[in-house]
Amino acid sequence: MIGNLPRKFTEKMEKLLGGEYDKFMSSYDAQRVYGLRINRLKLGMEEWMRLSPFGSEARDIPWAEGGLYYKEGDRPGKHPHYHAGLYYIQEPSAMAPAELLDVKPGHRVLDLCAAPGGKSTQLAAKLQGKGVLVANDNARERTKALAKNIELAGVRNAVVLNEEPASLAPVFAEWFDRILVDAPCSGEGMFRKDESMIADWEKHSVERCSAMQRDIMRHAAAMLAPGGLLVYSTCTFSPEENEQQIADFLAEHPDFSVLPIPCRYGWAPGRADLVDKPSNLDEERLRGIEGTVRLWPHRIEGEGHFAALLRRGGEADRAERGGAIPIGGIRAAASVGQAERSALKRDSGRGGGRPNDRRAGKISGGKGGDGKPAGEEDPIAMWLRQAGQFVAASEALSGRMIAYGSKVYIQPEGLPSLDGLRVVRPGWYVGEAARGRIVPTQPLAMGLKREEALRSVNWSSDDLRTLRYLKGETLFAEETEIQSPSAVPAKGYVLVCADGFPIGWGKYDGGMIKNELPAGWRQA
Ligand SMILES: C[S@@+](CC[C@H](N)C(=O)[O-])C[C@H]1O[C@@H](n2cnc3c(N)ncnc32)[C@H](O)[C@@H]1O
Repeated sequence: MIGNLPRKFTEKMEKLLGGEYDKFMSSYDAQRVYGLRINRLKLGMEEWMRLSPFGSEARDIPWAEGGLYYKEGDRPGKHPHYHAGLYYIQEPSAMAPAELLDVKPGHRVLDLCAAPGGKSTQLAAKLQGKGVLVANDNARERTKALAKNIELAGVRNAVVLNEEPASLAPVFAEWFDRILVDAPCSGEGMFRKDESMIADWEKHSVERCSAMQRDIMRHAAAMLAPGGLLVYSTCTFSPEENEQQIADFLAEHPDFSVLPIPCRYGWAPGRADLVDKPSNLDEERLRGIEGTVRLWPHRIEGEGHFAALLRRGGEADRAERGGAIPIGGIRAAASVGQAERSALKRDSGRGGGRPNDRRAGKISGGKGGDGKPAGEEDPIAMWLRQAGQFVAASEALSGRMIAYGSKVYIQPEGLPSLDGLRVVRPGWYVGEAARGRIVPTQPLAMGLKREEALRSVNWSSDDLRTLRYLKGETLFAEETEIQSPSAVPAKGYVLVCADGFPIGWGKYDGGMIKNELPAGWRQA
């Protein structure tokens, strides 16, 4: 591996590291480490340890809540618990930035460069379903994986956008309490994990990345509320993309300051000595850059990273003032705008229908459905009448409902209008109207708790039926296995669970469960 490293890179690192250079280089021949993070939206560490076949041997990642090192042969991506969204497989150092952001339930959080969503799912777990997560990435293809990972994790309060930061800034001016800028970078810290990054390194020159980062940070700053926090992170070693980026940002934004990050866990302080000092940055603010952190692969069990925690001056943030965020606040209903409609249209691949939105009322039980063909009836009205056929706990699903075409979403309250933005998911995608009936979606299944479904069936994760369900097969089940309140007939939509956690829908009729798992969610 060492032989593949570009000479220009090794020379630069030798200059940067001095006496530590040899140790750094030998880290390239060391075994890389593997990490996963327990999804705290779904379960706690103890429960996972009890359920998981590799739980007992996993070791804590000291800087990440729910973060664990696992062994190479464990293959957690193949286990049904992965398909139940119980954890996210994530490089250990990559868990640090979201931890530093101090996200609390009720915050408005922006993950500006979010795909494929590792940090978004981490931030969502910290919100615990309260407040708003806006997850954005400017690469359209990558937002597909982002949306899926958010849905797999069972996040109910996220919006997924596909925008340039410049387009978001006027819509969300000073709106967020917390912003993560996990910036596109030259990726020097990932050479060991992924050798293909070496080839990219020449293409994504440090200069080009620095210019992108500066632009992204400028717009991020405009979206942060006074008193809010911003974490800037990269997975590269180059000072131009790290300390220098922060120095230039501070020089341009006098209302921001660095909050020092304690150097625990083997983390190293940022290097103010590497900065080419901007003329309008005073010495004290320059020295503050030592409060940023570098994660070096020869000092910790993880790949290379950099992180800076910045605070915008002004009042204390909303959560500290007593959680005065209008999560459940009344917002006048407004129709979905033209640009939002066309983005959703592109995303869904189908047109037609009438955009609409409204606050959800209580979902009624009973049979519902009047047999009218789709398109003749408002999908939200259909949802309200029919959701009781598969969801038991209607109050858990209250919120602002939006329909686009045949799709029904529940959006977190209090968002500004998304008119004019490319919207991938305007909220939690819960249902789709088809031939006069509402079909419950996979994201609805993943966001529910077992007891919130009207009917459920639960198999152990090592039951062959769980594996066959994940492959898309039709299955047999005794009526006694279908759990529901006593008056509810077994026939109908059933939430299929593994070890008590949803993995998708099935339709029960006469001893058979028809598999409703969408093709893209099946195990290969
Ligand atoms: C380091 S990756 C993000 C990884 C992600 N935070 C995670 O934890 O899964 C950087 C991302 O920035 C996105 N990106 C690049 N330029 C951008 C821009 N101008 N605005 C928003 N996102 C951008 C890239 O598409 C890429 O997905």
